[in-house]
Amino acid sequence: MIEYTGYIKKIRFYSESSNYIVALIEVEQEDKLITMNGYMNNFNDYDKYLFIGDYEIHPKYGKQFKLNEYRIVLAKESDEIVKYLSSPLFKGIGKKLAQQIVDSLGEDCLSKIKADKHSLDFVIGMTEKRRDTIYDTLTNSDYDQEVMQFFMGHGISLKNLGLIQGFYQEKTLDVLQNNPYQLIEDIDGIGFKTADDLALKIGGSLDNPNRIKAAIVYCIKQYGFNTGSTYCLIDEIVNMFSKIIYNIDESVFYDYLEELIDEELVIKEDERYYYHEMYEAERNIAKYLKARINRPEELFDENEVNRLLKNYEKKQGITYALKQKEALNYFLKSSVMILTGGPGTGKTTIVQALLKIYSTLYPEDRIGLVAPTGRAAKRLTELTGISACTIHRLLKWDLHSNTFAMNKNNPLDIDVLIIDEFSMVDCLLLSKLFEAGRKINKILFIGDYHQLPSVAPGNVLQDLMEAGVKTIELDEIFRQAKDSGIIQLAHHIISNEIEDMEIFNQFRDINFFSCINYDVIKNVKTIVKKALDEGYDANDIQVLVPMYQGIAGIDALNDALQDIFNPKDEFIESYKIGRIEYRVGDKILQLKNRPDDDVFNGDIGILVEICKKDNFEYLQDTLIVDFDGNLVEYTSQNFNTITHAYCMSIHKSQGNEFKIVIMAVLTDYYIMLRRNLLYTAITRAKQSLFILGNYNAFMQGLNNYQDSRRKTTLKTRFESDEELNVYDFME
Ligand SMILES: Nc1ncnc2c1ncn2[C@@H]1O[C@H](COP(=O)(O)OP(=O)(O)OP(=O)(O)O)[C@@H](O)[C@H]1O
Repeated sequence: MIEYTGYIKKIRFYSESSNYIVALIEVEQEDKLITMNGYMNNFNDYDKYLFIGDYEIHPKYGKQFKLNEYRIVLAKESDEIVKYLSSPLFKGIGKKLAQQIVDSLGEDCLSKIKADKHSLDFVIGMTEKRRDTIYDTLTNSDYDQEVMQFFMGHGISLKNLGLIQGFYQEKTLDVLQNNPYQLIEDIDGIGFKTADDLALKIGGSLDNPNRIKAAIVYCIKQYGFNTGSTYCLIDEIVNMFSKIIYNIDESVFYDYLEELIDEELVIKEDERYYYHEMYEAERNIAKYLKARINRPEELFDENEVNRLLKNYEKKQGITYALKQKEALNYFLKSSVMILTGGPGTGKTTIVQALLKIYSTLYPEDRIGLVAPTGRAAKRLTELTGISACTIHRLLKWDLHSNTFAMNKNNPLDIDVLIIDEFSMVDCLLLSKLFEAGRKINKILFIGDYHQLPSVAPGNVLQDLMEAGVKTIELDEIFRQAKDSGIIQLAHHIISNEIEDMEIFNQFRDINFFSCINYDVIKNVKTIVKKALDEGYDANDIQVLVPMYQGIAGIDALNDALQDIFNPKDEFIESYKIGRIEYRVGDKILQLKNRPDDDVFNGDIGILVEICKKDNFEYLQDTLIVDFDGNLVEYTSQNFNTITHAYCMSIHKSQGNEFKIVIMAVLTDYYIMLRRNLLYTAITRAKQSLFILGNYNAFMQGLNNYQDSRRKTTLKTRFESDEELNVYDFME
């Protein structure tokens, strides 16, 4: 092994996602620059490094120094130290102060500071803040080094290092050494396979109890996420388990499952197995709502309400339908209700009136308005004139710790809660909302149960309706809405009235083009070009398909559409992440919730800037995306949370609306085609709908709704006589 000490001079290549670097280094031991390749994390050109490695002959590039291990070494020479301390690594420290430090403390100043930060106290120009910055930067970098050594020493890829250290901080090594399987629980994006690889590399054994137990829990949870069910049966666990753990005796599996049940991490009820959180979530929801449903009705001044209603009717220039009035009355007198109905049945219209009337009657009451996605919350704000937010935001969710600051001990200070797009809300999130909601007196759920259920487990809206939560279903399509073929089509789907293709000829705003999968891209491009010519833009036009792969999948369509919406141009900056080339001006889809930055799964933005690492303002390559005025930065740590949005999955489009929707329905997507999926896609369109593909596939999808029920037990919880601990849930 050869050891060199020196600096990184020039970076020839660097992959943010894998931390692979090819660089020229300047070292004390040689008088020429050396080409080095290997893996480095968080490097910079101010730190002095010890590079350990050997020469190898690269088949294409010739002789290169292959880095095996590296660590930061403290600069020893006075001018090196000044350069280092005044580098951007130490924010707010200039050359002058750096020189003062060396002059006062000598050339071993860095070790002195690390041993005692107060050694800086007597340096001229030092403040408490600067002192702490210097000390923290020096000691954090020590710990970073140690963690990196640990990764490299065990041959673990540095790929997930940022993610892991970001979460555990100074506890990283503790967790890695004691129970790496904890990563699955704590870090979004690390599954059993990654944690297991890591555990085995650091010497974990194949029959380690933590390993087997983590695998069982993982199977139960994963089954829930794959199917949307809140529990699973034993065969389903065994089936998944046998695919990830081999050579384990069946009796061992059952012993550990039993242990997990004893520890109450897994709950067994009759033949059903639940991950404990899911079990508790269902129970919480039922308990919370039961405590409210059984409350006596509230009295209100009916004459005053009628007077206000008449005024409001006048203002809106309409007469409310009987069911709309019923919804208003029920909302005023009861604690919990569901308002449902297909598109154009006047849900928004009556909610607008209901909010106005309620706040006139009870001006003191605080109303919380929420929706599951950022876009849906924004639309709700626009429609009601009252500021709405996402549920995650209301609960002050913290991404890193995956905890909610608003909770049982720190409840929400609101009296009335209104949740829109409720079909998208899953079991766990609703339970968290209720945990923080003991001061809430009145809840209104608004949603269309014909739409897709939540991505995460649960079938909450339908379950609550079936459990007997008072539901008002609006079913009259109003005149304005009747002009829309899209709304009519949606209602024909609800009432099972589509028998043949004829329906598509009746409406001007719906077009069905029969074509095979190979022609989808060509046809989509033709429609998009025409819409652009007519003055629509990328925000107005949305292509929706259910699958990522294939010749008419999301990936292929996004590539083709990027060339139309934002073609390659030597003057437009671009940046490659994996197989995707991003260009300034691209339409971007957010794939994960990031509450700190107020951007949520399903939000759509525009890529406005690509900033290459300059070691000064940008310590890493950074993409900046504009979400309706909210500028959000992305670096290699979260590049995987965005993708192109020209085409997106129907699931991701939930809660969004677009002027023009182009959807493909092909036999290729056979397993995905279900009525609620097609219905959700169709109802995203506000002005024009284009369906491309195969008519039989479309019809098959519409008829596919019987078997799609998720396995849940929320409804059963309402039937149980479990004693209510009312104080848990009410003030
Ligand atoms: N009582 C009524 N009389 C006449 N028109 C009405 C009445 N209620 C609602 N409308 C009109 O019907 C149309 C659809 O109403 P609204 O937007 O409230 O429906 P929605 O159920 O919220 O639809 P979506 O689910 O698509 O948002 C609107 O143009 C609205 O003005």
